[in-house]
Parts: sequence; structure tokens; C-alpha cells
Amino acid sequence: MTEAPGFTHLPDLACREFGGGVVWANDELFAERENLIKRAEPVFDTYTFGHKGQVYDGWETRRRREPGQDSAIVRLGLPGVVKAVVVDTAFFTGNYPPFASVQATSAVGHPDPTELTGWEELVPKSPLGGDRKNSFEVDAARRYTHVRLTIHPDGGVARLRVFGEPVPDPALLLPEAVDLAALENGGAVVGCSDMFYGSPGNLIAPGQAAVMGEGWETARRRDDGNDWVDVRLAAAGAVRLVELDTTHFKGNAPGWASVTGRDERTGAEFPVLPRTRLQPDTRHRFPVEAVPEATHARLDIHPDGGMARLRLFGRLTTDGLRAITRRYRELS
Ligand SMILES: NC(=O)NC(NC(N)=O)C(=O)[O-]
Repeated sequence: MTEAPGFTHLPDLACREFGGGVVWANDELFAERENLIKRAEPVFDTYTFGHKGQVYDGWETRRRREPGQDSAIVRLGLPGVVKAVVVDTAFFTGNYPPFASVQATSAVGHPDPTELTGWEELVPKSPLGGDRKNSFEVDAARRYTHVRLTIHPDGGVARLRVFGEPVPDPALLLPEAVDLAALENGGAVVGCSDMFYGSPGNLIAPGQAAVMGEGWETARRRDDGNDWVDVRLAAAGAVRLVELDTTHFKGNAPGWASVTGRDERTGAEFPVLPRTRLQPDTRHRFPVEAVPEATHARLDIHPDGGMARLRLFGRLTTDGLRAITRRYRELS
């Protein structure tokens, strides 16, 4: 164990605010895994007992009665090269894990946690101190997407920080693309199947959704149909990248989604994104092969559920840009 203050100026690639998620843990009886990547420093109140025991601001597993270890998997919000890991055991004194190890892997697309393979060791099984920041330098020149914290044999960890340098996927970098669906660019929701719990207008709002209530959410379907939303694009354009963000929708993300383009001038309809499996609480990004220009797009979710944001990045056509310019001049 070493002090690594030289790395703490780097971004925390796991941080919730950067899109990180604790996608799996084998146990979280005493305290929920999501606490591990909260940006705020951990806090503690004495004598706050809930149904399961003392309340801790961290991830805490039950006391093992058989040999073994406990693990939690974090999807990095910013995939990249890891330079240092901090296992912060703040306020865990009689119940911190005496040892921890950290593994990482690099996955393509949007896998289910059970599909992750190829784990590589970032930090070997190392002793931890209680109620302190345990820092470990990492020497691995590789882009990782997921990190797995393993505690030996059990106990509580307040925060896991993964300091490093982001490495973007060039397939997701589109020069000159704008969000054709965005409210701020002139996009509008013009129809939807259901808006029982949340307005579909939220899908195209600026910024990220802070909570589930800032997204679009339908009621549970009890028939064989599916929910959908229809968006009028800012102007005519060709979609190159679809972003479907299910952040905050953990037990109620749709299982699958598809996007269909439509050109209202000709009546043509064409697939933009075929029916694709979705993960809970994930900002999915799907590059799109060349598709015709559209004035509208319909998002179908199967069968129901909720979504935080829909982004349709693409290039405006010359006609589309002309229409936006004309409107701006007429109204300025
Ligand atoms: N007082 C405790 O913290 N006990 C237990 N933990 C919680 N959260 O209650 C334990 O056994 O580790």
C-alpha cells in the first residue's frame, strides 16, 4: 500500500456523475453497492439503525460463515487508463475488510455483468486499514471499461475511486454532428403511447437526468403491445449515432428498443436502429450505418418502462440548415 496523492488530480473514472454504475455485487445486505461511487465524501451518524442494522454510507456485505470473498463490479463512466485506485474504508472500523484486490476488463458494447470476461489484475490481494483511504498505484497501459473490487473475506467499503485518463472510442466521436432530436436545437416530441409516470418531453431536455423522475416513464403494460414516442427533428438530417440513456432506470428499463426514421415530405420510413437489447442504468451509444435523411424519428421500447434521454446525433442536410436559418431570421 502506498500513498498516491499525485494521482488524485486525475478524474475519477468510476464516479457516478461521469456515468459510472455499480452494476453487480454478490451481496449488499448491510449497505447498498451504489454508495461506492458517490462523488461526495462519506458521512456517518452514530446510532442510526434500520431494518438490517447500522446505516453506513458505503457498500457492506454480511459476515461470512464459510470461506470466500465478496465482489462488486463497477462500469466506468469514462473508460480509460487506470493510474491509481483508492479503497476508502471511512467509518468502517470493526467491520472493514482486512484485504482487497482489484481487477479490470475491457468490454465492447453494452454487456450484461454476467457476460464480462478477461479480468486482469490491477491490485493484488493487499492489506487494508480501517477508516482510511487505502491508495494503490496501478501500472497497466490499457483502456479498461469495468473494474471489479474484491474484498477478503467480507465487510464494508465506503468509496472506490478509480483515478485515470479517459480514452474515448473514436466510433463515438462524430465531427460536425448535432443532436437532431434536442429540444434546444428545435426538436419536439409530437406523440407517445403513454406518459403515466413521466413526460416524454424529458427525453430531449438539455443535460443529464438527476433522478428517475426527470425521464420518460410509462405504466406497466399488461397487454402484448409496446410503448413508443415520436419526435419531430430540429430539421431534416441523417442520424449517425443513437444514444439511449436508461440512467436511473434499474428495475424498469425497457428490455429492447428500436428507432425508425421517417421523412414526412415523402412518407418514407426506414430502420435507424434495429430492435436492440438494453441494459438497466446505462448510457448506450450505437453508431448507425448510412441511413436516409429523416424529418421525424420514432423510438419503440419493448415492452414498457422508462428512459432518461434520447439523443439522435447526425448531420443536418443543406435544406435542413436552410430551414433553421430562415426561421431564426424571421423571428429575430
Ligand atoms: N454495528 C455494526 O456495524 N454491525 C454490523 N454492520 C451493520 N451495518 O450493522 C456488522 O456486523 O458489521
